[in-house]
Amino acid sequence: MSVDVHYTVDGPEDAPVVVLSGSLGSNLGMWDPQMAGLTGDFRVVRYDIRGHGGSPVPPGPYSMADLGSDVVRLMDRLKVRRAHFAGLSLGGMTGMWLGAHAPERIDRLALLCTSPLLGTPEAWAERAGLVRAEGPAAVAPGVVGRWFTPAYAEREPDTVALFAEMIADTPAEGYAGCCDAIGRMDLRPDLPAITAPTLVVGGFDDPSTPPDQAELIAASIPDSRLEIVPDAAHLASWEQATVVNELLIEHFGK
Ligand SMILES: O=C(O)CC1=CCC(=O)O1
Repeated sequence: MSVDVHYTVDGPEDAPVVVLSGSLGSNLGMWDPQMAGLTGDFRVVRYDIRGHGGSPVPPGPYSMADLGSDVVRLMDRLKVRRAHFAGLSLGGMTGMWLGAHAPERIDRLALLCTSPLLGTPEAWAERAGLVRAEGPAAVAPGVVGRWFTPAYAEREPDTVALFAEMIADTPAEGYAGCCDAIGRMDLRPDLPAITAPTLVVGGFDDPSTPPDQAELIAASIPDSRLEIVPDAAHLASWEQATVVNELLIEHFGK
C-alpha cells in the first residue's frame, strides 16, 4: 500500500522531470550538491523515503514494491507521466524496481552505489532488530564510516558528524522497515527486463556496495553504461559531486 511521501520541487516548470531517491537513513538534503547543477536544465523532485525525514512512518516491514509504488503515487500527485530517475543505494534499488515494474513511467535511469541483492536476510534482520530496540543512533557511526573515504572523513569531520546525526534522527520504525525490505529483496531477475537507458555508477572505494555490484548491474541491464568513480565511498554523489553531476547531466540530457 503506497503512502504520500514528503517532497520538494525545484527548477523550471516546463523542464524534463528528474526524481531523486536517497539512501537508507538519509533525508532529501543528501542531494544538496546536485541541486545547482541539475536545476538549470531539469525540474528536480526530491523526496523522503517512507519512514524517513518528513514522510509518514507506516509500520514495517516494507517491500521494494511499497517503496516503488510510493514513487508512482508521487508522480501521479504531481501529474508527471514520465520522469528520469536517479537513486543511490536504497534509492537505486527503488529505481531498479521501477525500471522493471513501472517502465512506462521511467525515461532514463541512473543507479548509483547500489546492489540488486545486498548482504544476508539474517544480517538485515539483525540490523532491523537493533534499530527497533535502540534507535538508528546505534548503527550511525558504522554506517557513516562506509559512506565516506577515510581521507574525506579526516578532512571534513563536521560533515561526517552531520550525516551521523541525520541517520540517528531517522524514525526507528522507518529505518528498520527499510532494512526489512532490503533483507527480502532480490532484484537480479528484474534487471534484464529494464528497458530504460541506464547509467550505473559505482564508488571505487565503496565498502557497502562495491564496484563489482555496479558491474553486475551494468552487465544485466541491456542498454546500460558503467562508470566507476575514483576517491569515492558509498556516498559518491556527495564526496565526488562534480563528477557525478556531470555524469547525471550528460545522461539525462541525451
Ligand atoms: O547502510 C548501509 O550499510 C549501506 C546501505 C544499504 C542500503 C542503503 O541505502 O545504504
